[in-house]
Amino acid sequence: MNYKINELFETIQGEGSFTGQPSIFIRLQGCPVGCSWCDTKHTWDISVDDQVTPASMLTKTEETSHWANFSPKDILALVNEKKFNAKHIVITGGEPCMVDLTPLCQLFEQQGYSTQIETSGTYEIITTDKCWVTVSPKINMRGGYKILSTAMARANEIKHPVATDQHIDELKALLAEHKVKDTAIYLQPISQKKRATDLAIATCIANNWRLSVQVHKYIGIE
Ligand SMILES: C[S@@+](CC[C@H](N)C(=O)[O-])C[C@H]1O[C@@H](n2cnc3c(N)ncnc32)[C@H](O)[C@@H]1O
Ligand SMILES: Nc1nc2[nH]cc(C(=O)O)c2c(=O)[nH]1
Ligand code: SF4
Ligand SMILES: [Mg+2]
Repeated sequence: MNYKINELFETIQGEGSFTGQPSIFIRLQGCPVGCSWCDTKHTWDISVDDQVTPASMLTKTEETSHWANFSPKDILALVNEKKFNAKHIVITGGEPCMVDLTPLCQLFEQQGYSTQIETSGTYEIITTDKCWVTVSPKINMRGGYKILSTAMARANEIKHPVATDQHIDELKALLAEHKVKDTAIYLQPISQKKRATDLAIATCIANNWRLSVQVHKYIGIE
């Protein structure tokens, strides 16, 4: 199985409970969910015209919609060749759960890596049991997708982007509707806006939830 990869890089996880963890990010191309404030809009469209060679994808200097096909073995070979030190893999996008992530996670787990997926909860999550699943539920977005109960039940953490009271109300309604385990809930201010951050702080304190502030954006790393 091949994966359409937009970016592959080593950095520090800036969000959720793994914040601070050196991580290898695999960013897959494609997402139809349509969040108006999405910070990776260049990953939305999958166009055959945007397919490039692996070498060309790896030498990008700016965010583009270009992607390249990689098998799990190709990805592992590349990670070894680049001598990345991180032992934690984060698969994001785009929407990574549009495809079966089992072969990719399985191969890295066999090599001693831990794995994590960042997903919107709108697609069935197909991965290994060990994989840490971060569901960042996307409610009432333009694409018209619904949050799946199976995604909410599988979530190891829920990380909700917020800017308005409506976002908080939508999250509370979602939590009332779906069974979740004893899952940590994070609020993530949208786009580092002061009002969004103030709202997230107050709501976290009021509900005993956690704050996730996209640390990488404050310190200027990828
Ligand atoms: C770009 S998405 C890709 C993975 C998947 N499609 C999803 O939405 O979870 C990665 C994470 O960034 C968050 N995110 C995207 N744009 C954001 C923004 N402008 N401010 C805060 N968080 C944002 C998403 O909610 C998600 O948790
Ligand atoms: N450093 C860093 N941490 C992240 N956590 C989730 C990210 C994502 O785009 O999914 C992300 C990202 O793009 N960079
Ligand atoms: S689901 Fe994720 S990648 Fe897709 S538009 Fe929303 S934030 Fe962006
Ligand atoms: Mg990001």
